[in-house]
Amino acid sequence: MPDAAGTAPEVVFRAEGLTKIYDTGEVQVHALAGVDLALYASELSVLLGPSGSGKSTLLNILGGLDHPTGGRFWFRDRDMTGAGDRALTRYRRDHVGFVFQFYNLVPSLTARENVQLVTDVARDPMRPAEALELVGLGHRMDHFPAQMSGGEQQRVAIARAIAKRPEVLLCDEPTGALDSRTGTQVLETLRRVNEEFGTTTVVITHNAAIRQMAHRVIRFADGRIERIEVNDHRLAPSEIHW
Ligand SMILES: Nc1ncnc2c1ncn2[C@@H]1O[C@H](COP(=O)(O)OP(=O)(O)OP(=O)(O)O)[C@@H](O)[C@H]1O
Repeated sequence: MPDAAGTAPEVVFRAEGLTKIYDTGEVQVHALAGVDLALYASELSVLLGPSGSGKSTLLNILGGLDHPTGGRFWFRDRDMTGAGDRALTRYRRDHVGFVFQFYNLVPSLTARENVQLVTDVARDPMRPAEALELVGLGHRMDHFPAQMSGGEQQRVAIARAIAKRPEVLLCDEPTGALDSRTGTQVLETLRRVNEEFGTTTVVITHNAAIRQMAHRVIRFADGRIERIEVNDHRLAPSEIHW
């Protein structure tokens, strides 16, 4: 869809007929059954759908954590379909930030040191302190994960994900372990990153109310995209009630 200036938005991810079959020996699970999709630069998309419908599988493939069984997908103009493990590792390191439901912080390291694990190996990182200030934790940099609430730990995980200035931020149930108040703070952080840096963001959630903050809402069912909606009017996380 062209924007107000009439320019077509840049496509960041494109998938055509993407399939994923998990073969466990006894049964074959068709996790993705032919997904066609385009995701656009600087948009925040929310992926909704029942448990087992293929959301995480798609996110993992887009993020280079897993290989599709069939179909094709592109990151910008780069065909990622047959990329090997080394190419996927480089792709993840250079372009993708991940946020998961459980924050995966190293318990023996402070917030600053957790972020530093990434900035030490990134090409053009922010300073760890800058990333933590961005998520509102400038005053907690020297605290350990056990000294922080779940929402604060998730914001450290977001700081870690954005400190390398990734083009895309992929979030799998980022508020799944949080109560609504801390969940709202985490979503507010994601919205800020999306708006201030133009980071293309994808958020998987079971919480349908969160769709109201998205530019684009993608509904999954049985390994396929059932429907895509574009929001004309978006709400701030603080205006969303669940
Ligand atoms: N490593 C695996 N081996 C075998 N089957 C798998 C594997 N990973 C996922 N699956 C199966 O693939 C299907 C899709 O799973 P996926 O995790 O993508 O769904 P989801 O929509 O993200 O679910 P949820 O909302 O519960 O996280 C499910 O039936 C799941 O059991």
